[in-house]
Amino acid sequence: MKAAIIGGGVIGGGWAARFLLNGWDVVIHDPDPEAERKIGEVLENARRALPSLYDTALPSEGSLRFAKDLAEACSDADWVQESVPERLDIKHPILAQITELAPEHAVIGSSTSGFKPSELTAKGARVIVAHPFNPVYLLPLIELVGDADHCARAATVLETVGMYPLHVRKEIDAHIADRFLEAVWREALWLVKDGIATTEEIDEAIRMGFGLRWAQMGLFETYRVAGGEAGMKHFMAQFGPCLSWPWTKLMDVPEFTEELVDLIAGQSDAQSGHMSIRELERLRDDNLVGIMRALKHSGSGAGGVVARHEAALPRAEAPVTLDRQVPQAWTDYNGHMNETHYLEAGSKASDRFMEMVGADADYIASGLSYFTVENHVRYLDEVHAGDRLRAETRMLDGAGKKLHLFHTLYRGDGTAAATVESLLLHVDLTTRKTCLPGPAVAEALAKLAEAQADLPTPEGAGKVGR
Ligand SMILES: NC(=O)C1=CN([C@@H]2O[C@H](COP(=O)(O)OP(=O)(O)OC[C@H]3O[C@@H](n4cnc5c(N)ncnc54)[C@H](O)[C@@H]3O)[C@@H](O)[C@H]2O)C=CC1
Ligand SMILES: C[N+](C)(C)CC(=O)CC(=O)[O-]
Repeated sequence: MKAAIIGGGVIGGGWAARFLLNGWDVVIHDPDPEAERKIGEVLENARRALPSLYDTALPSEGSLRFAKDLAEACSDADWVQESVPERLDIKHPILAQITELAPEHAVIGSSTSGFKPSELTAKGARVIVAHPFNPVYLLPLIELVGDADHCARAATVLETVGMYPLHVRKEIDAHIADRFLEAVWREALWLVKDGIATTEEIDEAIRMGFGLRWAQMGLFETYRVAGGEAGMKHFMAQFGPCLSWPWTKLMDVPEFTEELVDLIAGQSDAQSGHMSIRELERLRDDNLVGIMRALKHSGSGAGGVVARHEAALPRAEAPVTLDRQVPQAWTDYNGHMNETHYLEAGSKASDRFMEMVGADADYIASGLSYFTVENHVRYLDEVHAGDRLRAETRMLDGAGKKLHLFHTLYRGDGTAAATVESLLLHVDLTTRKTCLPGPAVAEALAKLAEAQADLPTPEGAGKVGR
């Protein structure tokens, strides 16, 4: 699949990374002579962040090219994404050309934050709004607005690259989410202008409180809970009247005088000027990955999108029981993967091995499982953030209640980085006592034992010390 990215700035760069890291070939057209450098830096951050959301490998990265003109960029494209500056006089001629040049089947999306599809198509272009959120390579939301069939085709594609298409049924300036962002932004500008709060105090007011809530339950579910046992009706009865009190100044926009711009920019420099934009992006990305990984456990919000996308990715197949990238969060003060995560990788490999022999989620739900009773890790070589990590598993014994596994962890370059030897016992989850495995699992283990009978014991098995 091929994506053409027209305009490779903040948002075009993010789109390019999203497609590329999901295995698409990407061609970028941007007249800025600095575009290649800027995209390279965005990609570097994206490669460090996006795979860290997943416990399985993403598809191999696609190819990246820069095209000198729109014709070269659009030819053979399956998706063309326009991300040029937010001005109709720039967008209109570009969208007209894209419509001429792109294949009939291609989705043509515009990243516009505020223009309605009827404004974009006014001169005959075939385009829908596909409005992303920064960083596009991590945040799943895409607001789709416009022709229903075109949006439906776009939605199908977006899901394959781990995104969450939200169909905005009725066109409106600034779609759905930017209406909120604008409201909050206006109110914040007033608070600074009126000397009530600094940019830093406003940011603390968001991130120490309601910002945390919104990532997992949104607005209405959060307020339902805030209504106590009586729920939403009580919440509305209690807080409805304040909507007509002078709590907000939303109807009014402060003028961007030089004085106000200097005040806000000066406070922002004092707050965050000690870090470069790329450093701030990396900090933001690491935090987002941590939050989204936490949400993945409960399947809430953006974490549910990651979990569903991960479930659709190809699984490791025997003898490979783990294939993933090492996330930043697994590294420590020594600049390499911390010891605990070698065991985590071994544990995930055991889980996959169990699935492969039929001790899967349904089997566990039926009341039978394995418990690990002993592990032995040998650390053989360093592993770094971003390294591909693969485990191959040998069963040393699968008779009776015992399951004795030997995992070898390999880096992407084929170097053995560790071995994790694990002894598991089969248990009845009701009595919490050991018991024999069910017949299907016992048979799968017996077949594997027979197939492996002539293999030599792996080097390092049963060994203490290196
Ligand atoms: N920055 C943000 O937070 C978000 C922006 N958007 C939307 O994305 C679009 C792009 O915004 P940004 O990436 O922020 O702007 P940007 O200024 O970072 O990037 C725009 C890029 O378009 C290029 N460009 C200008 N004329 C061009 C042409 N004729 N052909 C190809 N490329 C051309 C520029 O060289 C620049 O690299 C806008 O419509 C904006 O509303 C959407 C979501 C968030
Ligand atoms: C400021 N903005 C209107 C360009 C923001 C967006 O469109 C979405 C985002 O990423 O916040």
